[in-house]
Amino acid sequence: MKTLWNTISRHIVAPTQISAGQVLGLLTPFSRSVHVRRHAAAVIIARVQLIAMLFAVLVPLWAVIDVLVFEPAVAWPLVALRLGSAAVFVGLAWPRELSSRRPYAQAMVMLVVMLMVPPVFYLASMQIIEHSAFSDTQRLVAQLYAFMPTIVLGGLAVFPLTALEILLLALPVTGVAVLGMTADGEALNLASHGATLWFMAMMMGVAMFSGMSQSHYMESLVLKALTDPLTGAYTRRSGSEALELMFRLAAMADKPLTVLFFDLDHFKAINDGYGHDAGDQALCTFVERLRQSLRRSDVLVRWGGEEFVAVLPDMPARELAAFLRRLRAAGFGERPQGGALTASIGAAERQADGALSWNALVELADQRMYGAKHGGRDRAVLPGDEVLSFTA
Ligand SMILES: Nc1nc2c(ncn2[C@@H]2O[C@H](COP(=O)(O)OP(=O)(O)OP(=O)(O)O)[C@@H](O)[C@H]2O)c(=O)[nH]1
Repeated sequence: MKTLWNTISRHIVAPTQISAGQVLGLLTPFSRSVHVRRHAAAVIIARVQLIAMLFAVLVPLWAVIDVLVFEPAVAWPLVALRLGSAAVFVGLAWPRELSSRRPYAQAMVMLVVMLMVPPVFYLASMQIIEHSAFSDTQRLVAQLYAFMPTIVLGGLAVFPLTALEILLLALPVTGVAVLGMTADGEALNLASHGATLWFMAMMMGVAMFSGMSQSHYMESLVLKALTDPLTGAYTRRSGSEALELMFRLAAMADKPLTVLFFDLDHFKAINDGYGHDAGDQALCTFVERLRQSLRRSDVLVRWGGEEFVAVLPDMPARELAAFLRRLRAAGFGERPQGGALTASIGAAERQADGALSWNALVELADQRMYGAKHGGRDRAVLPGDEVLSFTA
């Protein structure tokens, strides 16, 4: 079974290998890291703007067909509808900065607005065309309008979205299509609507597959660019960006934000006594162990050689001592000569320390880490300079 999955994932799903856990992560957006969300937001906005720019030109151009095919009483309201739609597309295509606070929400709002224009156009155009006497050409144009919701579902395939997002975005579009199908009082029925609904479901499936594989590809590239190749922790540069954003969000919502500064104790002795590879291995084990105790929303950064910073949103200062005791009890790995690998830890919390910037928070945690180091190592110094010694 495992071999079969590996074959499918390597040869069919993605050449970068994908685990079952990663597939689950692609079903909903909740496990995406701050960086991946930001990058996904930038990609979504760029694509919305490109498509909107294209439609801002094409939609009014099609007015020529309306004027040629329909009588003025139908054609002019359609032209007005086109101009309204084009105005929305121009608004979407207008150059804008990526929001520094909520880039993903900004991307989603723009996407929803763009996606809803064609279905709304379709519903409104139905009302306008409804009472018109139909020639063959008029019927053809009206049928083309009826395809709009389906085209929108297919269009979702160009965005790096998760399965749940595609489903949620597809719901209102499908709802509008059903409204259109039943507008003349006719109930939904298999014979006349089944094929269209089936086609829409197929389009949604294609969009899900494409969105998930794009998301996976994007995530692996983003993580590769932002993480330290040895330990997989964020690099100092990408970690600082995440910290800046997390600090801003915590300050806006007036929520706690804790920074832990770790410096491994007597690390040089491992390198000197057992070689650089043993040192590397100890660093990897340290990160692995730490990750097991951190939550998905926490961010782990390799600040320097054997210095790490963990950023913990929603961790109030009063819970820190118990958390750090659990962390130390779970262990940071073993030294090659035996005995526990230990760290000196400095902790700072936004609210308890009254920190006004993320730099100030890190600086404070760094100073406290030095306090822990000089106090005898294998200990933590917490806000209020409370010392937590782990030595028995
Ligand atoms: N193996 C390995 N060693 C590294 C890496 N980055 C930094 N180091 C080493 O980490 C050591 C840090 O040692 P020091 O800062 O002098 O301190 P220490 O021995 O940990 O002692 P204290 O911090 O005072 O407890 C240096 O020997 C660096 O060469 C790395 O990526 N791999």
